[in-house]
Amino acid sequence: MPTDLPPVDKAKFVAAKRASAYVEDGMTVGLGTGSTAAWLVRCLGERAQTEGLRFRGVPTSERTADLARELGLEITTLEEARWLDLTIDGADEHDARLDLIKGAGGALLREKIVATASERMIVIADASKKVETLGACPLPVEVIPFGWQTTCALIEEALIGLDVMGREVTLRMEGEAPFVTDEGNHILDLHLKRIGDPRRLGLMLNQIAGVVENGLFVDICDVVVTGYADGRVTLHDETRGTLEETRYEFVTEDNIFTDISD
Ligand SMILES: O=C[C@H](O)[C@H](O)[C@H](O)COP(=O)(O)O
Repeated sequence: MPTDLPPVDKAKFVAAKRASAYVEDGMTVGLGTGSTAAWLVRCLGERAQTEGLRFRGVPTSERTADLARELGLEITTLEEARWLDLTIDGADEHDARLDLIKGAGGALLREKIVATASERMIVIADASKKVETLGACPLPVEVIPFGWQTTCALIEEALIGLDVMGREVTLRMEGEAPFVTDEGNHILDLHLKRIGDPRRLGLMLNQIAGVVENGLFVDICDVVVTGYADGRVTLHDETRGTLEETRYEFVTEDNIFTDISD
C-alpha cells in the first residue's frame, strides 16, 4: 500500500477492504470499474496472496481486467461465467433507496450487465456519494455512434415534461474526439440536477432508438459500504438501514488497516 494516502483514498480503501471480506473461495465475482473499485481489486489481490483466496473475477472494463491480471487474479468473461455470486462496484451517487448513478468512467453498460447477472450487488463508496435525490452529477447515457445527434435530440425532447430540474445534454469528449466506450459507443451526459422518478426516466431513455443503456441502477444494489477517512465503515441496506459499523485503524507505516471493531 502506498503511504500518505489523501483522505478520500483512505475512505475508498476502507470501504473496499470491508467489502472484500464478502468474497469467498470458489465464488464468481463481478469486479467494478473506477478508483474505488481499483482499491477493491488490490484488496482482493492481497487476500489472494496472504490467505490463498481463490475466486474468478469478471471485470467490467478493460482497465479493471488489466489491473486484475497485473495482480495475478484469475479472470474470466461473462460469456463463460453466465451467472455471478456477487458484484462489487463503485458509484457516482446513491440515494437512501440504494438507487445509483454510474458511468462517470464510461463503464456503465458492462457494469449494469454484470451487476444484473449477479446474485447480489454491493456498492463501495466514500461518504460524498450519498445524496438526497439523484441527479447532482450528470447522468451518462451510452449511445450508438451512428446518428448520435438525432438520438441526442430525441432525448432532449423526451426530457420535456419529466420531473427533472435541468435538461442540458452534452456529448462526452476525450481531448478533441468523442469519448469511446469499451463497446465502441459514445456517451451523452444529461445534466438534470434533480431526478424525481429514476425508474420512469430509466425506462423512458431505454425506449429511444440509438440508446444502448443508461447509468441509472434502480433496484439493483443490495448493500452500500461507505468508508470514511478516519477508518470508519458503515453498511446499509434499503429495508434495514445501518447493518453494521466497523472501524479500521492504521497500524503500520505501510497504511495497512486493521479491523479494531471487535
Ligand atoms: O464508469 C464508471 C463507474 O460507474 C464507476 O463505478 C463510478 O464512476 C465511480 O467511480 P469512482 O469510484 O472512481 O468514483
